[in-house]
Amino acid sequence: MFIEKIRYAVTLKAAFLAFFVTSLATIIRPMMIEQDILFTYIGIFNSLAMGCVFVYLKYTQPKSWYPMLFTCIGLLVLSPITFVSGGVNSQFAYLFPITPMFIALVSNAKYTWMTGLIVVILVFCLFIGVGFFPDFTYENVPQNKTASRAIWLCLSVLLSTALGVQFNRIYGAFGNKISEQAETDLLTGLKNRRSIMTFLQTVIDQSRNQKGQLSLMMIDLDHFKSINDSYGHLAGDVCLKQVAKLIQQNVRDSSDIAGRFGGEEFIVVIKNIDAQKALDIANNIRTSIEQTSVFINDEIQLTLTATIGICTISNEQLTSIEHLVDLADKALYAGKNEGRNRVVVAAI
Ligand SMILES: Nc1nc2c(ncn2[C@@H]2O[C@H](COP(=O)(O)OP(=O)(O)OP(=O)(O)O)[C@@H](O)[C@H]2O)c(=O)[nH]1
Repeated sequence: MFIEKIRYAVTLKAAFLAFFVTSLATIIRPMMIEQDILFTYIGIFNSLAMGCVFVYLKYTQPKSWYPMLFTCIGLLVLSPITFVSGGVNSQFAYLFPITPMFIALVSNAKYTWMTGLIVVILVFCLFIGVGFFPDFTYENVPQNKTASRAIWLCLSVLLSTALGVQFNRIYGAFGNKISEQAETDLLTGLKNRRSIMTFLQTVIDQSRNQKGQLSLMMIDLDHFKSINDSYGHLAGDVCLKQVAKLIQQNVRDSSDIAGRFGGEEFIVVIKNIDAQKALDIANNIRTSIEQTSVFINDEIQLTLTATIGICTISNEQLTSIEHLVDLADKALYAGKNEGRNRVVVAAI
């Protein structure tokens, strides 16, 4: 998720840069060299096309294949000017080997290969085009070098594609690890608060117009401070890890999510569940915590209890994360006031 956001931001910046550079070149080039009016028209067309790509990207939901599609559109848009300025001999042809590298940076290995292939086909078309219509190219280029330039260009594109794919694999694995670490609570291995909040927001957005119910549990260990005070923080950490394991055992891996909300407070979110089933799960969690002893260094045996506030709400009533958390929190504190080690259902 995080990496996708970075990739999208880079794509957007690249699209704006393409728009900016083509516009600037359209204005500045005629000031520096004498050129045919055709170049200016093509430049204006290119700038407008790049501007449209940028605006489209900015105001639509990003998709994984967008970078490849728009880069290929960009290359197609640039191909008339590349053709009239010498085809494979044109300065614009220097952009070709960079293209798969860029796609590798913002997309995946499959799209990098596809882009490499498209660019090779484009080089081939330009080579054939210049051979068939030499009079269309405005610049004087040594025709005898065209074939070797086309071959070198193709080889550079393929090399850049292969390196890009390799880079993508390493970067992808690294990125996944970073994302995973950013979403995980270091001590317990459960999801961290930020990750739970992102998950909840996604669930709320997805279920807005759907029928069904969502359940949220706030689980807080009772008198945990006394464990820290009596046996030390390391013993407290062992207890937190054990409780995390017990909570995880009671939720489904696929659709439910369990996390550490902070300190000795845990959170569980369960999608598409009715109130009674959610209550059963909460009771299971509570009893498993109560019945499982925690051993510290195989010497000290501790028993823990937890109070759970639970809120099961229909998708229509679900307005915001804060509202949901607040309802479960109030139930939790009611449970603490009633004497702890119990499950309390939120009043909606
Ligand atoms: N060992 C350990 N302790 C933590 C961690 N995070 C928070 N705590 C401790 O959790 C304790 C929470 O104490 P309180 O908020 O008073 O809650 P409590 O003692 O459980 O009391 P009640 O919730 O009212 O039953 C504090 O002593 C914190 O230092 C952690 O990561 N590891």
